Amino acid sequence: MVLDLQDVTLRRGTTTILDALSWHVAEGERWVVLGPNGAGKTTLLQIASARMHPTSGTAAVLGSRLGTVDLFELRPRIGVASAALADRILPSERVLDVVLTAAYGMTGRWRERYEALDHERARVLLDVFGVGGLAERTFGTLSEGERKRAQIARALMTDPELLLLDEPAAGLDLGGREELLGALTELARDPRSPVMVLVTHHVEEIPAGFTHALLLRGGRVAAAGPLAEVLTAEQLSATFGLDLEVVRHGERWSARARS
Ligand SMILES: Nc1ncnc2c1ncn2[C@@H]1O[C@H](COP(=O)(O)OP(=O)(O)OP(=O)(O)O)[C@@H](O)[C@H]1O
Repeated sequence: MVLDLQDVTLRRGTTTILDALSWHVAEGERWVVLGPNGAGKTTLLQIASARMHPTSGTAAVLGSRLGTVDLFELRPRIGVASAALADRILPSERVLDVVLTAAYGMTGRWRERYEALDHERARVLLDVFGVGGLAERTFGTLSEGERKRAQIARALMTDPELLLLDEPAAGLDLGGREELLGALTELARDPRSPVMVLVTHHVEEIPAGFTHALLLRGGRVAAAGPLAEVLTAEQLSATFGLDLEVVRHGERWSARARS
């Protein structure tokens, strides 16, 4: 089991952010996590990335129960791309270094020494995401879409077993979104890829090749399972609190309010 969460509750002060949540993610699966603002999606990813511990319940990540494992050994096995992480990257950082420094779990180049192989891998990953030509530019000069791609390349640098993407398509224009989804589809369909968990607000942003969905509402699981079983009008309507029409187009999805 890649993620094994059992009755996970997370409280901050008097707020219950996650409420007795159980969720199991197995090898080979690609999950999307959907839910309205404040549902607890980002917090759930913090637990999945071993950045936060549950207040109660148990969370095991890549076979290790949080609280009993050396986090510095566990974290390189998990690739993360999120707005919070992007905020920590200096605009003056060279794009190649943005990817390279992931090998040390750092943002910002200091005095670490990298092998030629690391450089090679960082360049290949930037190429795979279509931003190989920008390796020598500084992060601050990239467009939003280019930054997202560089971040995913960074998240893959350590060859992780688990890849967590928090709203990778947020802020992208239509072309940028579709290109990114194309790259994520290739990744999702490749059996050598890590287990993937992608958080989004929009069913339109689910890449083809994804297999499972978790719907969150108010810190609780509203539904979880194979995509086609979970992404029903009834379940999405209940999760988002409005009457939705959901349409499947092959392996892509769309949703809108019923008129
Ligand atoms: N440290 C904290 N103390 C109190 N409340 C918090 C704390 N961190 C998060 N919250 C609250 O927990 C809830 C869940 O937050 P989280 O960021 O996980 O939601 P989300 O589903 O990712 O939301 P969004 O879609 O808006 O990004 C929110 O209501 C948030 O205000």
